[in-house]
Amino acid sequence: MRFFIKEDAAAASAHVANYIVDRINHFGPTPAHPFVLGLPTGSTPLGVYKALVEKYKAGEVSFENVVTFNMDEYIGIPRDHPESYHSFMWKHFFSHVNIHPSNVNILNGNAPNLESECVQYEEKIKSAGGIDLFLAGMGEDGHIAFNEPGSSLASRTRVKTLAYGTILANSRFFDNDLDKVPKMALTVGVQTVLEAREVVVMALGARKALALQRCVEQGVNHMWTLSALQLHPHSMIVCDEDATLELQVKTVKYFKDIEQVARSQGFEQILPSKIRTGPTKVPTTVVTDDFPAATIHSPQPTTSRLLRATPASEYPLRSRSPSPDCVSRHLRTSSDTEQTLGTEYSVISRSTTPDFMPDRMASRIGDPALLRRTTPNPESQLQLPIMRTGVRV
Ligand SMILES: N[C@@H]1[C@@H](O)[C@H](O)[C@@H](COP(=O)(O)O)O[C@@H]1O
Repeated sequence: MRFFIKEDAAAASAHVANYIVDRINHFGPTPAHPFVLGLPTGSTPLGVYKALVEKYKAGEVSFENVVTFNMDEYIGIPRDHPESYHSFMWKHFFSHVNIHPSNVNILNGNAPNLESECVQYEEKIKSAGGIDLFLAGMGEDGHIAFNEPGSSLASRTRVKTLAYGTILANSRFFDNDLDKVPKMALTVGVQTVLEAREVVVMALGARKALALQRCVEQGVNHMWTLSALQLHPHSMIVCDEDATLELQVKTVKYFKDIEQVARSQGFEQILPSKIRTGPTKVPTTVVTDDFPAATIHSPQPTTSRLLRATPASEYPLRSRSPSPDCVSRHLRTSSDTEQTLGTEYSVISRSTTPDFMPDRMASRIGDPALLRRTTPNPESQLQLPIMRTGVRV
Protein backbone atom coordinates (compact mmCIF):
# COMPACT_ATOMS: atom_id res chain seq x y z
CA MET A 1 0.00 0.00 0.00
CA ARG A 2 1.32 3.41 -0.91
CA PHE A 3 0.32 6.02 1.62
CA PHE A 4 0.87 9.74 1.10
CA ILE A 5 0.29 12.17 3.94
CA LYS A 6 -0.08 15.69 2.61
CA GLU A 7 -0.15 18.92 4.54
CA ASP A 8 -3.77 19.79 3.83
CA ALA A 9 -6.74 18.99 1.64
CA ALA A 10 -5.49 21.19 -1.20
CA ALA A 11 -2.14 19.42 -1.34
CA ALA A 12 -3.78 16.00 -1.16
CA SER A 13 -6.21 16.91 -3.96
CA ALA A 14 -3.41 18.29 -6.13
CA HIS A 15 -1.43 15.10 -5.61
CA VAL A 16 -4.34 12.89 -6.65
CA ALA A 17 -5.26 15.07 -9.64
CA ASN A 18 -1.66 15.05 -10.88
CA TYR A 19 -1.53 11.33 -10.40
CA ILE A 20 -4.70 10.71 -12.41
CA VAL A 21 -3.54 13.00 -15.23
CA ASP A 22 -0.19 11.26 -15.27
CA ARG A 23 -1.86 7.86 -15.38
CA ILE A 24 -4.17 8.79 -18.24
CA ASN A 25 -1.37 10.36 -20.24
CA HIS A 26 0.97 7.42 -19.73
CA PHE A 27 -1.77 5.01 -20.67
CA GLY A 28 -2.35 6.83 -23.96
CA PRO A 29 -6.02 5.90 -24.32
CA THR A 30 -7.56 5.40 -27.74
CA PRO A 31 -11.18 4.79 -28.76
CA ALA A 32 -10.39 1.08 -28.97
CA HIS A 33 -8.55 1.04 -25.64
CA PRO A 34 -9.98 3.76 -23.43
CA PHE A 35 -8.75 4.47 -19.94
CA VAL A 36 -11.42 3.24 -17.53
CA LEU A 37 -11.78 5.42 -14.47
CA GLY A 38 -13.90 4.61 -11.42
CA LEU A 39 -15.20 7.70 -9.64
CA PRO A 40 -16.70 8.65 -6.27
CA THR A 41 -18.95 11.43 -5.07
CA GLY A 42 -18.96 13.26 -1.73
CA SER A 43 -17.13 16.35 -0.57
CA THR A 44 -13.73 14.63 -0.54
CA PRO A 45 -13.09 14.42 -4.30
CA LEU A 46 -14.33 17.95 -5.04
CA GLY A 47 -10.81 19.40 -5.02
CA VAL A 48 -9.66 16.67 -7.38
CA TYR A 49 -12.48 17.33 -9.85
CA LYS A 50 -11.74 21.04 -9.75
CA ALA A 51 -8.06 20.41 -10.46
CA LEU A 52 -8.87 17.93 -13.25
CA VAL A 53 -11.12 20.49 -14.91
CA GLU A 54 -8.35 23.09 -14.67
CA LYS A 55 -5.84 20.67 -16.13
CA TYR A 56 -8.20 19.82 -18.95
CA LYS A 57 -8.69 23.52 -19.70
CA ALA A 58 -4.92 24.02 -19.63
CA GLY A 59 -4.59 21.26 -22.24
CA GLU A 60 -2.74 18.91 -19.88
CA VAL A 61 -5.20 16.06 -20.23
CA SER A 62 -8.04 14.92 -22.44
CA PHE A 63 -11.02 12.83 -21.41
CA GLU A 64 -11.88 12.07 -25.02
CA ASN A 65 -10.99 8.41 -24.58
CA VAL A 66 -11.82 8.00 -20.93
CA VAL A 67 -14.71 5.81 -19.81
CA THR A 68 -16.03 6.37 -16.30
CA PHE A 69 -17.96 4.22 -13.84
CA ASN A 70 -19.35 5.86 -10.74
CA MET A 71 -19.35 3.98 -7.48
CA ASP A 72 -22.90 4.44 -6.36
CA GLU A 73 -26.22 6.23 -6.59
CA TYR A 74 -29.15 6.78 -4.27
CA ILE A 75 -32.34 4.84 -4.81
CA GLY A 76 -35.58 6.71 -5.03
CA ILE A 77 -34.62 10.29 -5.77
CA PRO A 78 -35.05 11.58 -9.32
CA ARG A 79 -31.98 11.55 -11.51
CA ASP A 80 -32.09 15.36 -11.78
CA HIS A 81 -32.47 15.87 -8.02
CA PRO A 82 -29.68 18.31 -7.02
CA GLU A 83 -28.24 15.72 -4.63
CA SER A 84 -28.40 12.73 -6.93
CA TYR A 85 -24.97 11.47 -7.84
CA HIS A 86 -25.85 11.99 -11.51
CA SER A 87 -26.35 15.71 -10.80
CA PHE A 88 -23.24 15.84 -8.65
CA MET A 89 -21.00 14.36 -11.33
CA TRP A 90 -22.27 16.52 -14.16
CA LYS A 91 -22.20 19.64 -12.02
CA HIS A 92 -18.68 19.19 -10.67
CA PHE A 93 -16.89 17.34 -13.42
CA PHE A 94 -18.40 15.91 -16.58
CA SER A 95 -19.94 19.08 -17.99
CA HIS A 96 -16.59 20.87 -17.76
CA VAL A 97 -14.46 18.36 -19.68
CA ASN A 98 -14.55 16.68 -23.08
CA ILE A 99 -15.92 13.36 -21.94
CA HIS A 100 -18.46 11.68 -24.22
CA PRO A 101 -21.77 11.31 -22.41
CA SER A 102 -21.95 7.79 -23.79
CA ASN A 103 -18.71 7.01 -21.92
CA VAL A 104 -20.22 8.01 -18.59
CA ASN A 105 -21.71 5.19 -16.53
CA ILE A 106 -23.68 5.83 -13.37
CA LEU A 107 -26.01 3.34 -11.72
CA ASN A 108 -29.68 4.13 -12.22
CA GLY A 109 -31.35 4.27 -8.81
CA ASN A 110 -34.74 4.45 -10.52
CA ALA A 111 -34.32 1.40 -12.73
CA PRO A 112 -37.47 -0.74 -12.90
CA ASN A 113 -35.44 -3.77 -11.88
CA LEU A 114 -32.69 -2.70 -9.52
CA GLU A 115 -31.11 -6.13 -9.29
CA SER A 116 -30.75 -6.49 -13.01
CA GLU A 117 -29.40 -2.91 -13.15
CA CYS A 118 -26.62 -4.08 -10.81
CA VAL A 119 -25.87 -7.21 -12.79
CA GLN A 120 -25.72 -5.21 -16.01
CA TYR A 121 -23.38 -2.68 -14.41
CA GLU A 122 -20.90 -5.41 -13.56
CA GLU A 123 -21.20 -6.67 -17.14
CA LYS A 124 -20.56 -3.19 -18.50
CA ILE A 125 -17.42 -2.87 -16.40
CA LYS A 126 -16.24 -6.20 -17.70
CA SER A 127 -16.92 -5.35 -21.32
CA ALA A 128 -15.10 -2.03 -20.92
CA GLY A 129 -12.04 -4.12 -20.04
CA GLY A 130 -12.19 -3.62 -16.27
CA ILE A 131 -11.42 -0.49 -14.29
CA ASP A 132 -7.89 0.86 -14.59
CA LEU A 133 -8.02 3.21 -11.65
CA PHE A 134 -10.77 3.43 -9.06
CA LEU A 135 -10.74 6.69 -7.11
CA ALA A 136 -12.62 6.53 -3.82
CA GLY A 137 -13.39 8.46 -0.69
CA MET A 138 -14.34 6.84 2.59
CA GLY A 139 -17.20 7.05 5.00
CA GLU A 140 -16.68 7.95 8.65
CA ASP A 141 -17.41 4.32 9.45
CA GLY A 142 -14.72 3.17 7.00
CA HIS A 143 -17.08 2.31 4.18
CA ILE A 144 -15.99 2.37 0.58
CA ALA A 145 -18.64 3.36 -1.97
CA PHE A 146 -21.77 2.43 0.01
CA ASN A 147 -20.35 -0.81 1.40
CA GLU A 148 -21.49 -0.24 4.93
CA PRO A 149 -20.07 -2.09 7.96
CA GLY A 150 -20.74 -5.79 7.70
CA SER A 151 -20.79 -5.81 3.90
CA SER A 152 -19.25 -8.89 2.44
CA LEU A 153 -15.73 -8.26 1.28
CA ALA A 154 -16.66 -10.43 -1.71
CA SER A 155 -19.66 -8.24 -2.54
CA ARG A 156 -20.50 -7.00 -6.00
CA THR A 157 -22.77 -4.29 -7.31
CA ARG A 158 -26.05 -4.50 -5.46
CA VAL A 159 -28.82 -2.78 -3.55
CA LYS A 160 -27.65 -1.62 -0.13
CA THR A 161 -29.44 -0.28 2.93
CA LEU A 162 -27.55 2.68 4.34
CA ALA A 163 -26.27 2.73 7.90
CA TYR A 164 -27.78 5.28 10.27
CA GLY A 165 -24.39 7.01 10.59
CA THR A 166 -24.18 7.44 6.83
CA ILE A 167 -27.72 8.81 6.63
CA LEU A 168 -26.81 11.23 9.40
CA ALA A 169 -23.55 12.23 7.71
CA ASN A 170 -25.26 12.76 4.36
CA SER A 171 -28.14 14.74 5.85
CA ARG A 172 -25.95 17.82 5.49
CA PHE A 173 -26.72 17.67 1.76
CA PHE A 174 -30.47 17.37 2.44
CA ASP A 175 -31.15 20.45 4.59
CA ASN A 176 -30.08 18.42 7.66
CA ASP A 177 -33.43 16.68 7.43
CA LEU A 178 -33.04 12.94 8.02
CA ASP A 179 -36.39 12.27 6.39
CA LYS A 180 -35.16 13.67 3.10
CA VAL A 181 -32.06 11.47 2.95
CA PRO A 182 -32.48 8.33 0.84
CA LYS A 183 -32.16 5.22 2.98
CA MET A 184 -31.05 2.90 0.20
CA ALA A 185 -28.57 3.00 -2.61
CA LEU A 186 -27.04 1.03 -5.43
CA THR A 187 -23.35 0.50 -4.96
CA VAL A 188 -20.45 -1.34 -6.48
CA GLY A 189 -19.25 -4.08 -4.15
CA VAL A 190 -15.98 -4.34 -2.28
CA GLN A 191 -14.91 -7.01 -4.73
CA THR A 192 -15.81 -4.77 -7.67
CA VAL A 193 -13.43 -2.15 -6.30
CA LEU A 194 -10.72 -4.70 -5.54
CA GLU A 195 -10.84 -5.90 -9.14
CA ALA A 196 -9.74 -2.51 -10.41
CA ARG A 197 -6.12 -2.53 -11.51
CA GLU A 198 -5.39 0.25 -9.08
CA VAL A 199 -7.33 1.86 -6.23
CA VAL A 200 -6.65 5.38 -4.95
CA VAL A 201 -8.46 6.39 -1.76
CA MET A 202 -8.63 9.87 -0.28
CA ALA A 203 -9.26 10.69 3.37
CA LEU A 204 -9.59 14.33 4.36
CA GLY A 205 -10.25 15.86 7.75
CA ALA A 206 -10.39 14.72 11.36
CA ARG A 207 -13.77 13.06 10.93
CA LYS A 208 -12.11 10.37 8.83
CA ALA A 209 -9.31 9.79 11.34
CA LEU A 210 -10.77 6.80 13.16
CA ALA A 211 -11.77 5.05 9.93
CA LEU A 212 -8.33 5.65 8.47
CA GLN A 213 -6.69 4.23 11.56
CA ARG A 214 -8.85 1.09 11.47
CA CYS A 215 -8.23 0.57 7.78
CA VAL A 216 -4.48 1.13 7.83
CA GLU A 217 -3.28 -0.09 11.22
CA GLN A 218 -5.68 -2.90 11.92
CA GLY A 219 -6.57 -6.08 10.08
CA VAL A 220 -8.93 -6.69 7.20
CA ASN A 221 -12.40 -6.58 8.68
CA HIS A 222 -15.85 -6.37 7.17
CA MET A 223 -16.85 -3.81 9.81
CA TRP A 224 -14.43 -1.36 8.15
CA THR A 225 -14.85 -2.33 4.55
CA LEU A 226 -12.14 -0.04 3.26
CA SER A 227 -9.66 -2.23 5.15
CA ALA A 228 -10.05 -4.71 2.26
CA LEU A 229 -7.70 -2.37 0.45
CA GLN A 230 -4.92 -4.18 2.29
CA LEU A 231 -5.59 -7.09 -0.05
CA HIS A 232 -5.08 -5.01 -3.19
CA PRO A 233 -1.69 -5.22 -4.91
CA HIS A 234 -1.77 -1.61 -6.15
CA SER A 235 -3.54 0.56 -3.65
CA MET A 236 -2.78 4.10 -2.58
CA ILE A 237 -4.16 6.26 0.20
CA VAL A 238 -3.74 10.01 0.07
CA CYS A 239 -4.77 11.93 3.17
CA ASP A 240 -4.24 15.26 4.88
CA GLU A 241 -2.62 15.77 8.29
CA ASP A 242 -5.97 16.01 10.08
CA ALA A 243 -6.99 12.55 8.94
CA THR A 244 -3.92 11.06 10.63
CA LEU A 245 -5.00 12.08 14.14
CA GLU A 246 -5.78 8.53 15.25
CA LEU A 247 -2.74 6.93 13.66
CA GLN A 248 0.28 6.03 15.72
CA VAL A 249 3.11 8.50 15.46
CA LYS A 250 5.34 5.71 14.20
CA THR A 251 2.90 4.86 11.40
CA VAL A 252 2.82 8.45 10.22
CA LYS A 253 6.58 8.73 10.51
CA TYR A 254 7.12 5.46 8.69
CA PHE A 255 5.08 6.44 5.65
CA LYS A 256 6.46 9.97 5.59
CA ASP A 257 9.98 8.58 5.74
CA ILE A 258 9.31 6.24 2.85
CA GLU A 259 8.06 9.11 0.76
CA GLN A 260 11.03 11.25 1.70
CA VAL A 261 13.53 8.53 0.91
CA ALA A 262 11.81 7.79 -2.38
CA ARG A 263 12.02 11.46 -3.31
CA SER A 264 15.64 11.75 -2.29
CA GLN A 265 16.40 8.72 -4.43
CA GLY A 266 14.63 10.35 -7.32
CA PHE A 267 11.56 8.25 -7.74
CA GLU A 268 8.12 7.77 -6.41
CA GLN A 269 6.76 4.31 -6.04
CA ILE A 270 6.05 3.06 -9.49
CA LEU A 271 3.43 0.77 -10.93
CA PRO A 272 4.36 -2.07 -13.25
CA SER A 273 4.05 -0.71 -16.78
CA LYS A 274 1.67 -3.52 -17.61
CA ILE A 275 -0.74 -1.55 -15.45
CA ARG A 276 0.66 1.85 -16.28
CA THR A 277 0.20 1.72 -20.01
CA GLY A 278 -2.56 0.91 -22.41
CA PRO A 279 -2.60 -2.26 -24.45
CA THR A 280 -1.61 -0.50 -27.64
CA LYS A 281 1.53 0.99 -26.19
CA VAL A 282 4.71 -0.95 -26.35
CA PRO A 283 6.98 0.28 -23.58
CA THR A 284 10.56 -0.73 -24.11
CA THR A 285 14.07 0.14 -23.14
CA VAL A 286 16.63 2.17 -25.01
CA VAL A 287 19.81 3.84 -23.93
CA THR A 288 19.74 7.61 -23.84
CA ASP A 289 21.43 10.45 -22.07
CA ASP A 290 18.49 12.80 -21.81
CA PHE A 291 15.71 12.63 -19.29
CA PRO A 292 12.18 13.82 -19.37
CA ALA A 293 11.03 15.84 -16.37
CA ALA A 294 10.36 13.57 -13.43
CA THR A 295 6.79 12.70 -12.75
CA ILE A 296 5.12 10.20 -10.54
CA HIS A 297 5.59 7.60 -13.26
CA SER A 298 8.91 8.82 -14.51
CA PRO A 299 11.48 8.55 -11.78
CA GLN A 300 14.53 10.73 -11.96
CA PRO A 301 17.84 9.41 -13.18
CA THR A 302 19.39 8.32 -9.92
CA THR A 303 19.30 4.89 -8.41
CA SER A 304 15.87 4.32 -9.84
CA ARG A 305 17.06 4.30 -13.40
CA LEU A 306 17.27 0.56 -13.50
CA LEU A 307 13.76 0.29 -12.19
CA ARG A 308 12.66 2.41 -15.11
CA ALA A 309 14.75 0.43 -17.44
CA THR A 310 12.77 -2.70 -16.89
CA PRO A 311 9.48 -2.15 -18.62
CA ALA A 312 7.03 -4.09 -16.59
CA SER A 313 8.62 -7.41 -17.22
CA GLU A 314 7.40 -9.59 -14.50
CA TYR A 315 9.21 -12.48 -16.08
CA PRO A 316 11.90 -10.92 -18.26
CA LEU A 317 13.94 -13.26 -20.39
CA ARG A 318 17.65 -12.82 -20.06
CA SER A 319 19.81 -11.77 -22.96
CA ARG A 320 22.39 -14.17 -24.38
CA SER A 321 24.74 -11.31 -25.22
CA PRO A 322 25.18 -9.21 -22.12
CA SER A 323 26.72 -5.83 -22.58
CA PRO A 324 28.85 -4.40 -19.78
CA ASP A 325 27.87 -0.82 -20.46
CA CYS A 326 24.22 -1.41 -19.89
CA VAL A 327 24.26 -0.06 -16.37
CA SER A 328 26.53 2.85 -17.03
CA ARG A 329 24.20 4.94 -19.14
CA HIS A 330 20.77 6.28 -18.75
CA LEU A 331 17.82 4.24 -19.81
CA ARG A 332 14.38 5.24 -20.78
CA THR A 333 11.22 3.74 -22.14
CA SER A 334 10.68 3.70 -25.87
CA SER A 335 9.12 1.67 -28.58
CA ASP A 336 11.81 -0.65 -29.80
CA THR A 337 11.74 -3.35 -27.18
CA GLU A 338 10.08 -6.58 -28.09
CA GLN A 339 7.23 -6.31 -25.68
CA THR A 340 3.59 -6.82 -26.33
CA LEU A 341 0.74 -7.08 -23.99
CA GLY A 342 -0.95 -10.40 -23.93
CA THR A 343 2.32 -12.20 -24.56
CA GLU A 344 5.21 -12.77 -22.22
CA TYR A 345 7.33 -9.70 -21.73
CA SER A 346 10.49 -10.34 -23.53
CA VAL A 347 13.90 -9.06 -24.20
CA ILE A 348 15.93 -6.36 -22.60
CA SER A 349 18.85 -6.89 -24.88
CA ARG A 350 21.51 -5.45 -22.60
CA SER A 351 20.91 -7.48 -19.52
CA THR A 352 24.12 -8.48 -17.78
CA THR A 353 22.58 -11.30 -15.82
CA PRO A 354 23.26 -14.79 -17.12
CA ASP A 355 20.60 -17.16 -18.39
CA PHE A 356 18.83 -19.00 -15.69
CA MET A 357 19.68 -22.69 -16.04
CA PRO A 358 19.22 -25.52 -13.62
CA ASP A 359 22.65 -26.54 -12.43
CA ARG A 360 24.31 -29.37 -10.55
CA MET A 361 27.65 -28.63 -8.99
CA ALA A 362 28.77 -32.20 -9.47
CA SER A 363 28.37 -31.99 -13.23
CA ARG A 364 31.09 -29.34 -13.31
CA ILE A 365 33.71 -31.51 -11.63
CA GLY A 366 34.07 -34.09 -14.35
CA ASP A 367 34.94 -37.16 -12.27
CA PRO A 368 32.15 -39.68 -12.92
CA ALA A 369 32.72 -41.22 -9.48
CA LEU A 370 31.72 -37.95 -7.94
CA LEU A 371 28.43 -38.01 -9.75
CA ARG A 372 27.40 -41.04 -7.70
CA ARG A 373 25.88 -40.65 -4.32
CA THR A 374 28.65 -40.46 -1.71
CA THR A 375 26.56 -40.05 1.39
CA PRO A 376 25.30 -43.48 2.49
CA ASN A 377 21.61 -43.91 2.88
CA PRO A 378 20.35 -45.24 6.27
CA GLU A 379 20.17 -48.89 5.10
CA SER A 380 23.73 -49.03 3.77
CA GLN A 381 24.91 -47.14 6.81
CA LEU A 382 23.88 -50.03 9.02
CA GLN A 383 26.10 -52.44 7.04
CA LEU A 384 29.19 -50.27 7.18
CA PRO A 385 31.97 -51.08 9.68
CA ILE A 386 32.01 -48.96 12.80
CA MET A 387 35.18 -47.02 13.36
CA ARG A 388 36.66 -46.71 16.78
CA THR A 389 35.24 -43.29 17.15
CA GLY A 390 31.83 -44.87 16.80
CA VAL A 391 31.29 -43.14 13.50
CA ARG A 392 30.08 -45.27 10.58
CA VAL A 393 31.93 -44.71 7.33
N1 LIG B 1 -21.14 6.88 -1.06
C1 LIG B 1 -20.37 8.01 -0.66
C2 LIG B 1 -18.95 7.55 -0.53
O1 LIG B 1 -18.46 7.14 -1.78
C3 LIG B 1 -18.11 8.68 0.03
O2 LIG B 1 -16.78 8.26 0.14
C4 LIG B 1 -18.66 9.09 1.36
C5 LIG B 1 -17.87 10.16 2.03
O3 LIG B 1 -18.35 11.42 1.72
P1 LIG B 1 -17.54 12.72 2.02
O4 LIG B 1 -16.41 12.75 1.08
O5 LIG B 1 -18.50 13.84 1.79
O6 LIG B 1 -17.07 12.65 3.42
O7 LIG B 1 -19.98 9.54 1.16
C6 LIG B 1 -20.88 8.60 0.63
O8 LIG B 1 -21.11 7.62 1.56
